[in-house]
Order: sequence, then C-alpha cells, then structure tokens
Amino acid sequence: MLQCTLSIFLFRRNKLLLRYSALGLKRCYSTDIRNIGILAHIDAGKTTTTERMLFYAGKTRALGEVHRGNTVTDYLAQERERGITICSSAVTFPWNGKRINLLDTPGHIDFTMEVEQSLCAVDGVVVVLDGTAGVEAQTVTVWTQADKHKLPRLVFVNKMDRPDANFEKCVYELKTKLDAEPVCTQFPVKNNEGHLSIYDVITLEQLSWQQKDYGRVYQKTKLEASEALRDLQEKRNELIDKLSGLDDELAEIVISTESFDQVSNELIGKAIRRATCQKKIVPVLLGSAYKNIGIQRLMDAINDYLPNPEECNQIYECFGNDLAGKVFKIVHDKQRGPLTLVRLIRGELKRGMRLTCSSGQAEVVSKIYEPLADEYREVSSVQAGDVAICAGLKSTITGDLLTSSHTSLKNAQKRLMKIRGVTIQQHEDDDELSVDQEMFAIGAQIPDAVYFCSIEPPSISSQTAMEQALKQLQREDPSLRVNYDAVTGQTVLGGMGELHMDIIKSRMLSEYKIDVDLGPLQIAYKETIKSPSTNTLSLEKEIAGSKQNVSITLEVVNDEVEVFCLDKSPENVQHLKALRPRILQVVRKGAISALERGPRVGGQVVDTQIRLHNVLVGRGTADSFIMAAAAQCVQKLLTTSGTRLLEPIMALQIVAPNDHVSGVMADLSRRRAIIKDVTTKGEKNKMILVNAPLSELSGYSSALRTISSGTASMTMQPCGFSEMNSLDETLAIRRVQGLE
Ligand SMILES: Nc1nc2c(ncn2[C@@H]2O[C@H](COP(=O)(O)OP(=O)(O)OP(=O)(O)O)[C@@H](O)[C@H]2O)c(=O)[nH]1
Repeated sequence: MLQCTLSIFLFRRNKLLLRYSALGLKRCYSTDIRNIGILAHIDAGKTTTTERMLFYAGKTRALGEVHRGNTVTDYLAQERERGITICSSAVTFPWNGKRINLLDTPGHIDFTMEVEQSLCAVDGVVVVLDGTAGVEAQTVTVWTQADKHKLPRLVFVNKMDRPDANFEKCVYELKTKLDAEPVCTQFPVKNNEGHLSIYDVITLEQLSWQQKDYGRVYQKTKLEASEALRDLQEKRNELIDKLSGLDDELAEIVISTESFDQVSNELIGKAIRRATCQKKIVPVLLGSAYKNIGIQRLMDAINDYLPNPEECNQIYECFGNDLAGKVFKIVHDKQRGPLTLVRLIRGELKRGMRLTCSSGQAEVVSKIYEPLADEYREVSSVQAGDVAICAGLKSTITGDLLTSSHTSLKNAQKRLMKIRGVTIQQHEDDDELSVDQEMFAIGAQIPDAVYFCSIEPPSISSQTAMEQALKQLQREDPSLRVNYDAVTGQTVLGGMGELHMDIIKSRMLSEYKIDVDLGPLQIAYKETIKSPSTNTLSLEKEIAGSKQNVSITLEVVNDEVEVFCLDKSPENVQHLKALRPRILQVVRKGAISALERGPRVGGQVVDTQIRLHNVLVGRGTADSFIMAAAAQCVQKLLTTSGTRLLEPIMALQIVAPNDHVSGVMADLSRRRAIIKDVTTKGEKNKMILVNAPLSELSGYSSALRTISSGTASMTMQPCGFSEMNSLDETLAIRRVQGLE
C-alpha cells in the first residue's frame, strides 16, 4: 500500500521516477517475481520481443531494432554487428505489480552452452516461434533442454503480421514435433488490408493495436453476435473442456454449475496457471513483436501462468534463511571488470557479504547491481528469488552454488537428508539419492569441445595479454577450452563450432584490442592406447653443476576410471610405500601432462591409465627434471603401444514427413550414421534418432533441407567419442595433416 502511494506521488512529480519506484518492487515478496528465459530458433524474434517488453514496462524510452543495431539485450559489439544474440543477457522490468527477470538467450547451436546456463537460473520459459516457420531445429533443442530442467513454458507465435504466417501449422507442430499439449488462448484475425489483430478466447474480445504510439495502447472490443463470436465461444468451451480434464478444481466447478458459460474468466486463468506450472499444458499466444502487436498480453501471461520462485526449487528449503545462490553467468564489463550473475534462491545477499563458492574458496561481494543488459543500477541488497549482478568475486565460476559458509552448506545437506529419511551411509551407497548431486544437479553441463584451432597473438609482447583475455573469456564461457601445446608452442582453443571461434576472435579484438590469428578449424579427435605396455626410462644430466638423475618405470593400460595409480604387484609395493609424497605428486603431474597430446594427431589421450611401478631419484634432482622424465616415459609408452583415434559423435534428432524418411535414411547411411530409433511423430511424421560422426556432417542441415524439400527439421548435439575403422582413421589423419 505504502509502495503504491509512493508511486502515485512520484508520478505527479516526475514520470521518470515512477519507473524506479516500480522497481522498488525489489522489496516485494518472491511470489511477485518471475524468472523467465526466452528461447527460440535463431531469428524467431526473441530480441525484438524483449525490446518491446522493456519499452512497454517503461524501462526504455525508444524501441530498439535488431537491424538498426540498437537493441538493449544484444549489447556486445559483435551482436549488434551480426544481428544475433551471443551472450544471454539479463533484464529486469516491472509489470502489473510483478517483477520480471528475463534472460534473452542465443539461438545458434554453437551457443547451446549459454542456453544451458540460463536455464539453471529461471523458473519458466517463453518459447518464441517464427509464425512463418513453425517448430524449427533449434526450437526442438531448446525445448528438450527446458524438458531436462523441468521448466513450465509458454509459446509466443511471433511474426504473425507476415502474409505467409500460419498459426494452425505452428500449433500442429507443437503437438507433433514436440509432443506438447498446446492450449490456444488467442487466435489471429486479419482485416482486408492484412492488418493483424487478436481474438481472446477467454474474454471473447477482439484486441487491436494502433501503430501511432508504438502499440503502447490497445483496444479491447467485445465481439457482437456473429459467426465469429459463435466460433470463439465454441473455442472457449473447448478450452474449458480440455482444462477440466486436466484440473480437478475446474472440473468440480464445471460439474456443479453444469455449464461452461458459468465458468468465469478468472477461474479459467487459475486453471491454466495450475496446469502450466504442472507442465500439463503449454498456453499459446501470438502477435508480431516487430509491428508491436500482442506483447502486453504475453507479459500478462508471464505473470498469470508461469510460476514464482517459491513454487520452484523446494529442495533449497533446507537452507532455511541461510544464503544459497546459483551462479549462471560471468560477464566482463568494461568499467566494472568481471561481474557474476547470481540467481538468489534463499536468503538475502548484501553488499560486503562473505560467501563460499563450490570449490570452498571464500569470496567477498564488493558491489551488487540490478540488471538492464549493459546498464546496471547499484543496490545494497537482493532478496531470494531475484537475480543479482555481483562485483568482486574472483574464483567463482559458472554453475557454482554460493553459500554463506561451508558449514551452512553441510547443515543444509544434513537437513535435506533428514527430510528425505536418508542416512549418510545410504547416501554414500546410492548414487541416485546423492544429495550433493541433487544440490548441484541444476548446474549446467559443459560439453566436450568438438573443434579446435590454434590462436596466435599479433606479437610476442601481447602473448600475456592474450592469455589473460582468454582466461576471462573462459570464465564467462566454460565451453571454450584453452590449452597450451608444449610441442608446437601454440595456444590451442577448443570449442563448439566455427561461429563460436569466430566470435572469440572478434571479441578479442573489440573488447581486449588484441588482433589474434586463428589457425584452420579442425575436428578435435581424441586418442586411446591400442594395448598395454611397460617402459623404463633413465635420465641423467648435469644442470648448473648439479647432477640430475631419475630412473622411472611406468605402464599404460586401458582403463576408463582412474588416470593414475600405483602398481600393486608384490615386487613394487614395498618400494612405492616408501616413496615421498612430494615425488609421487611430481611424477603424477608429469605423467598425466603427457596424455594431453597423443602421438598420432596430437589429440587428448583418454581411457588410459598410467601405473607407476618404480621411481629412483638421485639426491638433489629438481622436481622439474622428475616431471620431465615422467612425461617422456609416458610419451615413449604411447608411441610403442600405439594409439587409435576416437572421433566426436553427434546425436541427431530428425523429424521428417513419412514420404521423405527413406531419402533421409539413405543419405544418413552414406554418412556412417547409426540409426538408434525411428518412431512415429503424429500422423504424418517420423522421428529418427541417429548417432553420426561429426566429420560426416559438414553442411548437413542444408543437405537435409534439399532431401526433404525443406520439410524436415533436426537438432544436433555432441554425444561422446567413438573408435573408427582403420580406413576412416587413415583418412582422418591425412585430413589433419592437410593431405586431403
Ligand atoms: N515481420 C516481422 N519481422 C520480425 C518480427 N520480429 C522480429 N522480426 C525480424 O526478424 C529478425 C530477427 O529478429 P531477432 O529479434 O533478432 O531474433 P532473435 O530470435 O533474437 O535472433 P538471435 O538473437 O540471432 O537468436 C529481425 O530482422 C527482426 O526485425 C515480427 O514480428 N514480424
């Protein structure tokens, strides 16, 4: 009430201040917060939709446009130049007494990791469809990701202003391609000039937007008795019928009133909310972000149908009032340096507070900001349920759980185990019940790099600056791998694709002013040993007058679990027992470092265990000398035992109309694909699940488009590494050597 009075007062004095007062909702209950992700296939219109939301919420004074490069959420220079979203950005705005924290995420497959991170921080999702394209490849991917995170969602069918938009087709594809239960609360209607307005199924109104004030105001007109009204009434009845089949509360009301007409709009809204939060249905809305149509109703639907933070994350109740926050992104701000985006789940985060991150490291929050993409407003504290941008955190990485202390985390885990009736012993025995896992399970998974390339600074003097910049970029984007290749002396980047690497290069130039050179993009093969082998290496050398002397015996065997261990055979046990821990540590470090680069194509050596049989070290021998001896011994072993290549495999999910399935399958078999499953998807489509080597998939999406005349869609994600036959292996090696 006080809040409201204050707002009105400020409104009289200064309209601008109203916005900040409304943002005083910061003190609001977490039931009044919506943490939302906005997901879609590339170019469906997420950024344009977000711009409109900010505008109508009073957060911006002018509308940003992607083609003009002046949007709020695409704030990196690269995003504005390319017109695509690269980093998810967080924006906050008030809407009808609620506070919406919204993450705009990238649509391109190379940035799937970004989407994963964002999903750790939200309680619900808006999936934007391009009304002219329906459910596209990346829509399927993000939908599957939202499924994995068990997130309720709304669908916004955008671009409905376009003459080729087809709302029914979109709804049909939601059922057939995504197995969703769409519930349309709106339908499109166009006048003779093709101008779009919306029929509201619940209120039986026609909603019309005017262009002259950027769609800020819209009219609601009750439909007069007509064919259109009868049609809409029928749709309303169908909606109530469907909902009462899914929602007991509504079913009881329908039964007691014996009529659909008596069911109020409010009751329908509440039933939609319950069914959406329980993930039984997906409400579908429509509009045109570009033409400023339908956005306010989408914002209403976010408030009305998507859950608040209290309805989610119940597992974190075991923290009581202690602090628990999930780090979902680290960004670099030119003025403020690295900033950590934290979704606060429990407690209150205050400026100057001490925190502990997952690695146990202590951190201090020096400043807290509230997000508006690249603009921030400093605040002194943030409440549970909200998103905070923190300055001062140095070792925290994406995916960390921040708590007030290690003891607080342990206590919370104990409380959770007690609630679940799990004893410590059970917990240790049973992976399924691992409380740690559950606590951290919402953390994003970092995919293995499938491509790599070398990166070089413009001059030797900028090597250190380049390394520091890469370190920062890596904290922001854990799917970027940075390795140093001791053999070639090059820094090597690993990542998800060409665009991913390209963006890194561009960001190095625009944000760090380093014009790096990237080598050709190569597939990141791994290697594994062919057979076990043992070797003894003796090294003797005089360095600066001091005699260095090491004799080491190591064995390599195939093992997927442990990378280094001590040999257990009786002749070695005694000696190894007497080994000094420091020497063991040095040997371990040196030996493992040699697995970074296999002898065939320089790929990481995996599924290989190094066993230490014996090591004799002369008095005064330096650690670096022992380390080098261990590394050399392993290198020799890898060469003598020989290695096989393992190639990255992608899991593809293809949805194709029945009459194109045989063509798609024939093409897949030429690509060394292994068909995992073919299932029926609706009446007219099949879903094909296949695993195929990445090396066979270059240009596959356009090939699929050609084979299926544009009717098939697909998603692709890395799913591990697999051995190859000797012919394919020879080919791969020739390709890596630049001979093919
Ligand atoms: N006709 C029409 N064009 C639209 C509409 N919404 C967006 N666009 C245009 O579609 C293009 C892509 O829009 P974005 O908002 O950048 O799409 P996005 O989903 O954020 O794209 P990424 O960030 O690259 O994933 C831009 O040229 C927009 O102007 C719409 O409702 N109607």
